[in-house]
Amino acid sequence: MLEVASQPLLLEVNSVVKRFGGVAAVGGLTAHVRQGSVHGLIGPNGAGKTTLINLITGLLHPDEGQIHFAGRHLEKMKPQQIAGLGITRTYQNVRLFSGMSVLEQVMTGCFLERKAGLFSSFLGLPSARNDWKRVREHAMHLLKRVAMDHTADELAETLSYGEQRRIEIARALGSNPRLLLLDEPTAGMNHAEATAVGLLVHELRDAGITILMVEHNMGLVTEFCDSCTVMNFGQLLAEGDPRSCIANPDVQEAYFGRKNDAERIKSLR
Ligand SMILES: Nc1ncnc2c1ncn2[C@@H]1O[C@H](COP(=O)(O)OP(=O)(O)OP(=O)(O)O)[C@@H](O)[C@H]1O
Repeated sequence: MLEVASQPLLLEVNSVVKRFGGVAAVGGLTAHVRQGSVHGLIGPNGAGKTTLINLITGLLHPDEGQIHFAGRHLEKMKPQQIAGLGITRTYQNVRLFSGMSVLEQVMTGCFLERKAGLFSSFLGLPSARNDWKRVREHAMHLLKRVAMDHTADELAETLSYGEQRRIEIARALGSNPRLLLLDEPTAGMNHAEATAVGLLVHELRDAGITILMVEHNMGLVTEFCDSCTVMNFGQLLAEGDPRSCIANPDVQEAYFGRKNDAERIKSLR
């Protein structure tokens, strides 16, 4: 397990608030992600995890508070500016393009590899052809990295859910991120597929990418995360070592209810 406490902070969320009408989806949250770590973001349904990911990536802007990434303020930036700083994400529901091959899907994420302008692409000049070759090679390399290169020419929608999620990760790697946000990367997977994603996440971390992942499977959180933040009703419930967080009585109560609730429900049967 990585000694995360000694790593510098890469992402700092300070007293962030995001309201939707009368609901504070994120209600004054402070959280920290250290460089080079796999950081789990956990909490019951509706705790505000996806809203936080949307705030970090600029799809939403906070009503209050600050978000710092490598010393830069993100809270007023547009999604493309934030992507340019080295933050990319995957979504809770797979968002691949229909009718595109696996390789083409990954090529769409490699926008930083493109050097030729629209004019040379339109005229099919050598610079545009070299550009295309470079992007294709980079995408193929990323597919190898997620062990999906054998599917390069297949239509993405014909693949299993687990395989499609790996392709989404490859696409997100296309812009060489420093911070990769994974929103429930193992949703709908069996144990073997989920463990394979955990191992992939460790490989990416060991290659220097910091990972923030929303995960509901506590076994995976304790096995693969170096640290975690637990949210409930938009607020911080616990932060730190995954085992201690999950053992925290407040976290247990948020997930499973109070002990006497269980007794009370039993007595009603
Ligand atoms: N765009 C929106 N408009 C209105 N309310 C929203 C919006 N997005 C989220 N919410 C509300 O904010 C709260 C937090 O939702 P969010 O999706 O962030 O939780 P979550 O922890 O990701 O949940 P889950 O684990 O079920 O995905 C919920 O009450 C949700 O209904």
